[in-house]
Formats: sequence, C-alpha cells, structure tokens
Amino acid sequence: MDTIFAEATPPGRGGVSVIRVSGLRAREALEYLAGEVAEARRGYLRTLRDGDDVIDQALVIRFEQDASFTGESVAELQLHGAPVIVQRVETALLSLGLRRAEAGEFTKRAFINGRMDLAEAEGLSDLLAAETEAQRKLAMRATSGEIGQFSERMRALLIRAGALVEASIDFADEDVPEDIPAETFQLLAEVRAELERVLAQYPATERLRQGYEVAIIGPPNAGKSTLLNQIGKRKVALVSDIAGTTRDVIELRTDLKGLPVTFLDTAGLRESDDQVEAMGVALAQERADAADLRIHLSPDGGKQAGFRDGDLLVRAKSDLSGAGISGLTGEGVADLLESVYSVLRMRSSGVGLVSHLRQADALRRAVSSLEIERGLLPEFVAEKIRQAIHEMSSMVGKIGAEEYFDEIFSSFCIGK
Ligand SMILES: Nc1nc2c(ncn2[C@@H]2O[C@H](COP(=O)(O)OP(=O)(O)OP(=O)(O)O)[C@@H](O)[C@H]2O)c(=O)[nH]1
Ligand SMILES: [K+]
Ligand SMILES: [Mg+2]
Repeated sequence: MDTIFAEATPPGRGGVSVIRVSGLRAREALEYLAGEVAEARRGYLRTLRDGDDVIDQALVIRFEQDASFTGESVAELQLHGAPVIVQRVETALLSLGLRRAEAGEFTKRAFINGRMDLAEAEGLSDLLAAETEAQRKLAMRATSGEIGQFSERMRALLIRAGALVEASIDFADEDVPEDIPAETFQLLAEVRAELERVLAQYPATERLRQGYEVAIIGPPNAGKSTLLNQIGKRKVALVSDIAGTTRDVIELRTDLKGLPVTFLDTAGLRESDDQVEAMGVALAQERADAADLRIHLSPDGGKQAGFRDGDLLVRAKSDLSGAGISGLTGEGVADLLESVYSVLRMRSSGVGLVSHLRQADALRRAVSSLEIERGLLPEFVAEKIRQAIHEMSSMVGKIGAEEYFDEIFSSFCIGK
C-alpha cells in the first residue's frame, strides 16, 4: 500500500496546520525532513529541511503501526498554520514518492487494519457531521463501539443456540431424530426480541441523525416567510404584501435546544394560473408531506390540506387579531418553538443505537432468518442460525463491507 499524506486541519491560516502521513515509509519521510525521531509518541521540536531549504520549525510525532489511528506507521507534523508552509512540505513529500490521500482514506485504512469496525467508521462520519448536542451523543455511542458490542452479544447467543442444534444432529439415532433442546428456542426468542427492539428504534434514530424538518404551510400572505425570518432572527426569505411571493422552498437550519431542526418556508397554498406559482405550490405540498411536522399558519388558525396528528395549528398576525402568534413582533414565537421542541423531543425519546439503513437491513435479515417454525428439521434450523450469525457480522462490516466503501469513506473530508 502507498504511503499517503494529507493536511488534517482545515486549509487556511491558523495557529497550527497538521499534516498526517501514513504507511510503510512514514518514518523515513519524517526523518528526511526532521532528522532522527527516535522515540514514538513523543513530541520533538525540529527544523524541517528539504535538502538545503529550511521550511519551518515544527513539532513532530511518530506512531508505531500497532499504536496509531490507521494501524500503519504514522507521522504527524504540526506546522505553523500557513498555506505556503503546508504546500512546501507537501511538495517535499511528493518528491519522496508519497501520494495525497483521498477523502476518508486514513479511516478506511483504520477499518481495513481492524482498528475500528464499520459501524464505528459510520459513527465517526456522523460525529464529524454532527451539528447539535443530540446528534453528537448519538454519534459518540456508535463510534465508541456500542454497535459492535451489541452484535457480539447477539452472535454469542446464536453460536450457543447453533451448538445445541448441531449436537442434536450429531447424536441423533439414525431412525429416531433427536429433538432440538428447548433451550435453543429460548435463546433464539431472546435474540429475536433484542433485534426487534433495536430495529423498532431505527426510524426515530435515523430521523435524529439526519435532522428533523418542520414545514410552515398556509395560504398566501399568511405571514409564513415573516415567521421564518423571526425564527432565524435574520432576513432569510423575501416578504411582501403580494400574495404568491414565495415559490421555492427556503430552508433555515437551527439548533433547537440540542435538536437539529430545519424549518421550511413554502409557497402559499392556492390554485393558481401562474405556472411557476403552481410549481411552487406542488413543491410546497411535497416537502410538507415529507416533513416530520407541519406548522399550519393562517388568519383563522385552521387546518391546511395534508394535516396529520401532531401538527401544530397557529393563528397568524396576533398583533392584528389579538390571538395566535406574530411573525412581525415576535409575540408567541417562543411558545411556538417550545411546542415544536416538545413534539420532536417526544419522538427522539425513542432513539436507540442503529441509525443507518445498512445496519437496519442486516438486523431485518437476521430477524427474518430467525422466523423458525417448530418441527423444522435440525439441519434447517442450524442453517437459519448460521444466516443470523452472518448478518450480525455484516452489521459491523466483518463481511460484505466492500460494497459500502465508497458511500461511507467518501463522506469524510480529505485528511480523515
Ligand atoms: N401585522 C402583521 N403583518 C404581518 C405579519 N406577518 C406577516 N405580515 C405581513 O403580511 C404580508 C405577507 O407576509 P409574508 O411573510 O410575505 O407572507 P407569506 O405567507 O410568506 O406569503 P406568500 O409567500 O406570498 O405565500 C407582508 O406584508 C407582511 O409584512 C404579522 O404577524 N403581523
Ligand atoms: K407574500
Ligand atoms: Mg412567503
């Protein structure tokens, strides 16, 4: 495998810029630039040189292959945070025959070298993308190996159940088949209940990971865009007294007390001869339908088409009508946000461990292979248990991981 390098810190000026190098030639490359680095995991302040050219003063550290992020020999150079310095070091590394890392390549190597399982890699990607406290906590659980522990626990129970079945096959009299011991079915029922419990939490967990969407819908001129601007405390959407001002869906990302919530401002709902407005209305309905929650905003506080249980009904322009909320003055908006928060908080209370479709699919396949009717021949029962064990392994990428590599590792930035 090539020795790779990348800037691990965001490009640009800063206190320090870190370049990470990983692979068989990491130590050699580091020592070419910095002189001998005898001890691993110790910081050395060194003058970096490429031949006669003095590049920078840097703090350098190297890691042995069995004690590094990637599971390979690694070097880290903490440079002064200037793009010209980073470029100069990169030029030197290229001339030594090293190559630039691709997005997520360090993490991919960590996975391939067994430093983390696939669920931990997915968790790490989520952690880097997390925008709120609740997302950070969810990602931390995944990246700290909880999914791997769960799958290991299920595997152990299944292996025990499988051994009991195999024993009944081995010792069966040729004419009188031995019964599968009752303990096998107890074990399988226990595993199935656990898998189903985790699977039932998947939809809520996936929603939290991706973030919630709350659509503001209502007739033209209800004050939807004014409300969006009030929530964002800035001018996000155009406001005018002309009905049909908003056409595209305008998104406002917020951190609602730790929950990731994107508010959607939409076109006022009405029949229109204007082709573009009609497109806007269709889009509004589509996005509102797919959202987690809808705020129905109108002068009389009534329901709009597509109402669903849990949706919020809000009377607009309270400064004129005396009741409801006012996007103009902000009256009642804090209470409205509190209501949105409590609905979503309630839904996020069902959050569990599994937030990726890939993991949920493995769970589903495991559950369906454990649908074993009584009286099935031991050979077939044993085969079904083997399938479930296989799915527990695939859940953490011990098998069948390659097909997900692109999707998972390319979502990282370069340098991770
Ligand atoms: N008095 C008062 N006027 C408001 C309030 N909210 C909005 N308006 C006014 O109502 C008009 C329409 O506001 P918008 O926010 O553009 O309404 P909208 O629902 O986004 O309208 P469309 O995008 O056309 O569907 C503007 O003149 C706003 O200034 C409010 O709470 N009180
Ligand atoms: K308007
Ligand atoms: Mg609008």
